[in-house]
Amino acid sequence: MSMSDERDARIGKVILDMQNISLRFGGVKALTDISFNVKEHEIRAIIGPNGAGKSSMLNVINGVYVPQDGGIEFDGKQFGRMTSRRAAEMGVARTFQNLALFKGMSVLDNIMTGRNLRMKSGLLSQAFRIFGAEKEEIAHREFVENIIDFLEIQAYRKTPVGRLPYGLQKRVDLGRALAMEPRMLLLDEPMAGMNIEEKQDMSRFILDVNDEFGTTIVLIEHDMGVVMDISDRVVVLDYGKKIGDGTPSEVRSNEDVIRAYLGVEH
Ligand SMILES: Nc1ncnc2c1ncn2[C@@H]1O[C@H](COP(=O)(O)OP(=O)(O)OP(=O)(O)O)[C@@H](O)[C@H]1O
Repeated sequence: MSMSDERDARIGKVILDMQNISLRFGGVKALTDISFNVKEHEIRAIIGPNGAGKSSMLNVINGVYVPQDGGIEFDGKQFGRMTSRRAAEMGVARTFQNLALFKGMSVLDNIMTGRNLRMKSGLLSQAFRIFGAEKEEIAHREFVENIIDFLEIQAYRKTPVGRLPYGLQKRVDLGRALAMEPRMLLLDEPMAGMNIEEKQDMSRFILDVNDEFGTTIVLIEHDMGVVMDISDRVVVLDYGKKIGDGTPSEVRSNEDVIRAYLGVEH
């Protein structure tokens, strides 16, 4: 079996179904009647020129924006509206284009913040805290140390994040999201502002997360090139409308997509 056959065999049922989503800000139509799905274990990219609606779509998926029309089905459950709390409970985590890290805190402590939701959840874990707070803390630390090893940032464990080069800060942000043990990871322009080597490293980590943890990944990006190599399927937005949807090679030969990208400076 080739690498891509192996990947195809792992991809499962539809886990996220976005149905006829429309979102307006006053008179601005950010998204118009957009439908697409994401399958389990898939790497799904949403691409498009500036202002196409990519960030808006990501914010609809994780419940930050509520669309005026449309529905969302996650893991077989239908939601008229998603809330950020519900998205988090369903196992959706995200990274941010403008990093949401505590610059003065160490790499280790920043990634620990990703464990907070887990530590606070449930009565059982509260009981656990009364009887074995230390044990729980140790278990979380171990989990975080494993992420640090996985992302190859051991050398910077104690370094304040603000002192690291941008590419490494993006990796720490990925680590923080991974600490939530997400079922679905939303990556907001994970390669923006990176040099070629940093982009290659980030691509490899995204593929490794997907392979080793089976995490479903939805990423947005406006640079078409970098995502084509790592994505299973790609949705293309332009002016809030869906103009293409398919494998990277299908999307690359789509006339509307070529026109949208040729017509706009990047
Ligand atoms: N909170 C908001 N209030 C008003 N208009 C908004 C808001 N968020 C987005 N928009 C508008 O919606 C449209 C889509 O924007 P969005 O940020 O989703 O695009 P994008 O594809 O992510 O762009 P970029 O690649 O530049 O980040 C744009 O016209 C934008 O100005």
